[in-house]
Amino acid sequence: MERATLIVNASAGRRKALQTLVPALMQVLERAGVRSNALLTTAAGEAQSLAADAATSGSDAVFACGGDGTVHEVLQGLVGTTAALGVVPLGTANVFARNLGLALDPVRALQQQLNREPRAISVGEACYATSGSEQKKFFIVMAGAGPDGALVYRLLAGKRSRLGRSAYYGHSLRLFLTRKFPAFRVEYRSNESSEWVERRGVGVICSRVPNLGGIFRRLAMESSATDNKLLLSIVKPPAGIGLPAWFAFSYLTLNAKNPWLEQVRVSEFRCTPLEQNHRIHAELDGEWIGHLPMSARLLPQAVSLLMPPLKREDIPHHGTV
Ligand SMILES: Nc1ncnc2c1ncn2[C@@H]1O[C@H](COP(=O)(O)OP(=O)(O)OP(=O)(O)O)[C@@H](O)[C@H]1O
Repeated sequence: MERATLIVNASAGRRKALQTLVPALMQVLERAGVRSNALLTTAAGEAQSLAADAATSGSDAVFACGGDGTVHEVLQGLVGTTAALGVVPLGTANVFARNLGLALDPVRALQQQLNREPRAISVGEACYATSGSEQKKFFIVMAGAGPDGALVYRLLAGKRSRLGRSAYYGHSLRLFLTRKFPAFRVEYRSNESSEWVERRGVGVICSRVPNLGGIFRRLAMESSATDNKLLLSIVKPPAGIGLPAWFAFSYLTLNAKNPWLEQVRVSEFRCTPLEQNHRIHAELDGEWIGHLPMSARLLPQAVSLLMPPLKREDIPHHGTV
């Protein structure tokens, strides 16, 4: 690595002393002989263009300094470029950083990645519409619809950063007790030439990481960023049984035995409401994107990620990220 850019989301997580942290991060890079620059975002969404510009102007690595939302934005700017994605955890949940085995101390996490190698990984590509216009976005942690979409929508209005991860749990419980989750249509196929299979679900997640963190950590443990398929978890109706059963069975690591859950590895899937007035929330990497319909597919070898050197015994399909 010769040149690196740090893209810093000052609004991520709890308040941090960025005036001392950013120079400390740059010092780590410079001591390792890496020319660096740091850019602070001034608005939501800006990290995407900053990352794309950094990649085209010669950065070998672009570090998303923030939480999963910042990683998500930086990813949008890096897909299709040769610059490697790195992560400095400054967010609330930091799910992606945890799955990469990074320390939650930002300086330590950056030091760890200096010894890593860029390796191409596949990411999800989701299509949906906002205000009538088609949108396409990549995801690297997860895509979801139903309860988790409603959760991130609820968190948008709250003070998630100040309350930390406990906000996620409180809102999850409140949502479950107070909201109805109508069933929607879920269609998937395992490869481009196979038939579409149609199901009903009250919730869907497609996770690219095995550990979704905290109380969600066992919901999709079979996932992996190196998987060449998307692992789709479909929670069957009714929500009053399917959702608690999902938590209970996954807590006992018995997902495969849960009759209200279907887990299937697919190449693409699409979710559509059964009735026009059903507003079913959807999210990508913990960022609210609007309502169904949404479709998603796997984009092979889409981005370079700084990963630990491969060991002999590493099996691409089953390792953590
Ligand atoms: N300068 C900024 N001002 C306001 N919002 C910003 C700015 N830069 C980025 N954002 C937005 O901040 C939001 C939260 O960022 P991020 O997800 O990285 O932190 P977090 O929510 O604390 O962490 P996590 O997602 O890991 O729980 C993102 O939606 C991003 O678009």
